[in-house]
Amino acid sequence: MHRIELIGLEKKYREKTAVQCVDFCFESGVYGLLGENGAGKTTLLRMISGIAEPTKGEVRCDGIGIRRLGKEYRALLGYLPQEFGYYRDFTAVRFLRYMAALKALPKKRAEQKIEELLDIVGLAPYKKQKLKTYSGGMIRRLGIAQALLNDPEILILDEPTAGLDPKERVRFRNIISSLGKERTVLLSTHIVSDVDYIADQILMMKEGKIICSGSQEELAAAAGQIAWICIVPRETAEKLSEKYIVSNLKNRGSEVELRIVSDQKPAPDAAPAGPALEDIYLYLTGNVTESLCAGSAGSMRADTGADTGADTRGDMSGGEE
Ligand SMILES: Nc1ncnc2c1ncn2[C@@H]1O[C@H](COP(=O)(O)OP(=O)(O)OP(=O)(O)O)[C@@H](O)[C@H]1O
Repeated sequence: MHRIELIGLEKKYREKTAVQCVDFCFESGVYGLLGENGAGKTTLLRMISGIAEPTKGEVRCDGIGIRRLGKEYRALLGYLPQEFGYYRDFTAVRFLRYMAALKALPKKRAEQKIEELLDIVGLAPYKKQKLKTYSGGMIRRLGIAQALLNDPEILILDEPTAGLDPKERVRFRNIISSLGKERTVLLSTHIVSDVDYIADQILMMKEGKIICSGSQEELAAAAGQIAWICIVPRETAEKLSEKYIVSNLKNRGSEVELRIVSDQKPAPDAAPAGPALEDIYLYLTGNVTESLCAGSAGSMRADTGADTGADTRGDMSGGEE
């Protein structure tokens, strides 16, 4: 197990400070880095991977600066960037052989590893198909496989589930969970349910800073009573939505069930609910995205009289990318 320390990490791009004053220590397990688009997740992961140079501060592995460690550190790392390049006419096997050669893996070991990884990510039956025939989910799984070629002890995945359908997402989560048993996995996303299921530790990022971190239980305990459920008439629901953060909304006949994020009881009949990770995120960032607001208002206005199951939970952006 390795200890990765971020010490006073900062990254500026001209006037823009993408990451500021980040101090953190990663050990083993799955760490989920959660933040909206532009929060600084990719920049942080690129600095941890040694691809981007910090403007200030340092990344250390087991007490030594990663610049000093150089190759030794890179040998520990597996990295899946947000978008990774591949040749569309390559088959999966050919692509992985090519990546293994770039990573200077001995040929025999590479062949064994490629077979093993194709199995792990469920691509063995399609290994001879050209990549241009692969779905987005298959390509992401191939991305994980290439990141694992050198048996990395530290695996860094930038938005690995972007663009995946729900079934692929579940499959991906399971792969990542099992990988986290033996190594350090850092995974960034803006989709709460991704980290909800698999991360042992959660880091929430906003405007370049880590605004909180801990296990889900620790975050819930620190947040206190911030989630409420109430069933109210439509007009009341509209008023409450203007005043409070609504993390979920369901039409129930002529009434509306709201899940409200607030540290104060929002309505006389509101019942306390245990805070979900998404509630905590919304509470700390004050961040109901436009699409979430629009979705809520739209669902309320659509007076179908039925439970539409208008579920705004799970994706902070209301979309996947
Ligand atoms: N090369 C660059 N030059 C200038 N600004 C940049 C550069 N890279 C990132 N930024 C800015 O830094 C901020 C953080 O970007 P970053 O990509 O790290 O965020 P993110 O949380 O990963 O977002 P996303 O999920 O959209 O990738 C953003 O405002 C972005 O526009």
